[in-house]
Amino acid sequence: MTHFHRQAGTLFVEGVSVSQLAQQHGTPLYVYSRAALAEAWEAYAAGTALAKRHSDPNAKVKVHVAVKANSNIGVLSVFARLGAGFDIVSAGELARVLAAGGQASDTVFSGVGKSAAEMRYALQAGVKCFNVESLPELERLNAVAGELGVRAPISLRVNPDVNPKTHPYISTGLKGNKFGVAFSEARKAYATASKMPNLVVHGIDCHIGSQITETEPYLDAIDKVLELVDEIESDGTPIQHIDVGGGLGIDYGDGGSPPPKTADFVRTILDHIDDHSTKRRDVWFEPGRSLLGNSGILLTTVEYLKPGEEKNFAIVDAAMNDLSRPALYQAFHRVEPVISRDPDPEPGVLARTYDIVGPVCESGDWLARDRELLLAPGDTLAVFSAGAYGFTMASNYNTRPRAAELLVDGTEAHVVRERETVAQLFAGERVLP
Ligand SMILES: Cc1ncc(COP(=O)(O)O)c(C=O)c1O
Ligand SMILES: N[C@@H](CCCC[NH3+])C(=O)O
Repeated sequence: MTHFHRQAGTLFVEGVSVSQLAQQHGTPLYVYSRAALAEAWEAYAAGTALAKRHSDPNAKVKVHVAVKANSNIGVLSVFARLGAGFDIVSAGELARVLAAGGQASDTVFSGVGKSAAEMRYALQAGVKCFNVESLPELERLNAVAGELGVRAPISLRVNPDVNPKTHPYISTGLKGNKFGVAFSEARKAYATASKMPNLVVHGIDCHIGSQITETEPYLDAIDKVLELVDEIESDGTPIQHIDVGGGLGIDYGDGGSPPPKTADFVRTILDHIDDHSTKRRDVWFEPGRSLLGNSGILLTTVEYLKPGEEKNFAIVDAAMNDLSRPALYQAFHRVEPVISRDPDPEPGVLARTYDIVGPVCESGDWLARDRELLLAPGDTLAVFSAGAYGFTMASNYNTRPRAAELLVDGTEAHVVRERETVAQLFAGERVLP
């Protein structure tokens, strides 16, 4: 995380002092680094350049940024300018991609519950492919495309039933998960899809989960998918691309086994696919966390220190409504003061083991637990690895306005989203006449 570094004990994002950002813009505040986004993006290109297929002009690789991880249009515009495609799961996310300068023709529409209205919007915009997750969805898409007089490009998201060895809430490719078409039914589903007049079969898709730190579950899933592709093609339906989904994990600094480097991961996946047969198909990725997670931090200020008999609490101004991952998944996020303190406590400074908690009225409202910190009220803390599934999962619980978002580019900090006001939170509501 070299774009987040310390100079004389003060945290910087690229060339900008984080402490100054907190003073100027207030907290809670999300801060992203453009250079970190670009570096994470380049790692996918580097992996592609290392793969055997690199010299083959017929074998393309396309990376679609999973918008659910971070849908800020300033952030998406960075990826759009880098030539990214996008992976969306709602009409709202498509609207964001378009507002950010992304192309519908480079956008893949995933998700288990697409409404007819969303399909219509995406077809009219001209999305590249629908990742269809069930037979009823195939039928609905065929009908909606028919009404519009177009043919919808599709792949089926198949569920390969492999264990990604991640948190149960974020594993998606097991039989018991709601996602994808069951593997045993996939061949038949392709036969059905290929006969539907308003659909064009393009490829195949699978996404086995998120925060995956080993390559092996991917290779297992890919082996199953490739066997299926052979069967589907022998039934007369050509498969032009294989979408291997997203899911590559990041190092949250919790001492757990770190994920493979992105470039090594990409190369391994591509070579594994290409070792299977001489036929070259396009390969698509849908990463979110590995592009965004370590490209952003959440800044928060200590409101009160509350030493207790069993626990010491540092009550901060960010809460589970700003960053819900700890409350939802017991997720670990590294927390550090923005300005490091001298190890000798000054008067009023307490060196203790703290739980960092927010103001929301829930015992589950915590950001970090049992952290040895030297803190005083008014200190600003940085919560690391908050660039993915941070702001996008924020809510207004307890009528808390959502934080502002900044994007640092060298020595400049751009406000890419203003802090919400309380008035905005009840705009559109009515009192009884
Ligand atoms: C269909 C799909 N694609 C891509 C992603 C992005 O996953 P990640 O952020 O783990 O890379 C997700 C989220 O798990 C997803 O559901
Ligand atoms: N929201 C999860 C990831 C879910 C991935 C979406 N399919 C997280 O914060 O880790």
